[in-house]
Amino acid sequence: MIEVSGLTKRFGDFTAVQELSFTVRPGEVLGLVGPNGAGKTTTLRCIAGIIPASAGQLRIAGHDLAIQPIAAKRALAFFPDEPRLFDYLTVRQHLAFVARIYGVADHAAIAEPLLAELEIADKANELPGALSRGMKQKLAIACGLLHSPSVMFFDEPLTGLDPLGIRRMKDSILKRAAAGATIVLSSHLLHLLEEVCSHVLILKQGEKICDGTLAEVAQRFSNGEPDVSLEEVFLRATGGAER
Ligand SMILES: Nc1ncnc2c1ncn2[C@@H]1O[C@H](COP(=O)(O)OP(=O)(O)OP(=O)(O)O)[C@@H](O)[C@H]1O
Repeated sequence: MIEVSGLTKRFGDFTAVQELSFTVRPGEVLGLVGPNGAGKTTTLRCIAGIIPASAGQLRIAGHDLAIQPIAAKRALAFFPDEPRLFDYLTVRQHLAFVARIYGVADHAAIAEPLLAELEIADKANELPGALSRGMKQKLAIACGLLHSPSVMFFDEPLTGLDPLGIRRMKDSILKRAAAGATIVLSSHLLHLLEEVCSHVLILKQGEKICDGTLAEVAQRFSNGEPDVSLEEVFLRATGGAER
């Protein structure tokens, strides 16, 4: 469960996110969409506890991020769009290192199936320098899933993956949501979001324009037309303008 109430993030005089509130329940996948600079990454970084919020209350799996940051962070995983890896640790050593940080016992029993699921098992003894961009992303995902988080944040998870990789990533997200995970992901790939997300939140200039199930949001911007795509909804909701 993710409960965000009145999230505001300022950088100096600039307000990147303004009074944002939303809830995501177990089994739901929320797509965070908005034009460039709308505040998607800032929102994800705040609710993952990577940067402090300027105001607002954030609860992750029942833990207040400001009061119980360790318990909240134990429950979550954040997957950035540009994974940062250790140049001199192999794929397998990355997983061993992350397992020790999170206190995951018998990590090999979890790591090996993850490497197989993400199709990088044959790279287990390689350094990041020998991996493609998509493989690096998969390694970062394996590291994030190792402690079995119940709450997951993905920032542009489909960028850099090949078509099969995108299909597998979508299946993997849906599988984890079906198993009860609570998931938020940001992406500009709206047609792909439509296949993965149960809910959507549209942000513009740091403020929420609307949120709800895909059907609710589509209904709101449908102008009475049937089967309006998320792309069309997005363009209508944001005025097609970039910030
Ligand atoms: N560390 C920072 N210092 C100052 N301003 C920042 C900082 N991080 C983000 N911003 C500003 O906050 C606003 C929101 O940025 P953010 O990266 O959250 O947008 P986004 O919706 O993820 O955009 P994109 O779709 O381009 O990735 C932008 O105007 C950005 O310049």
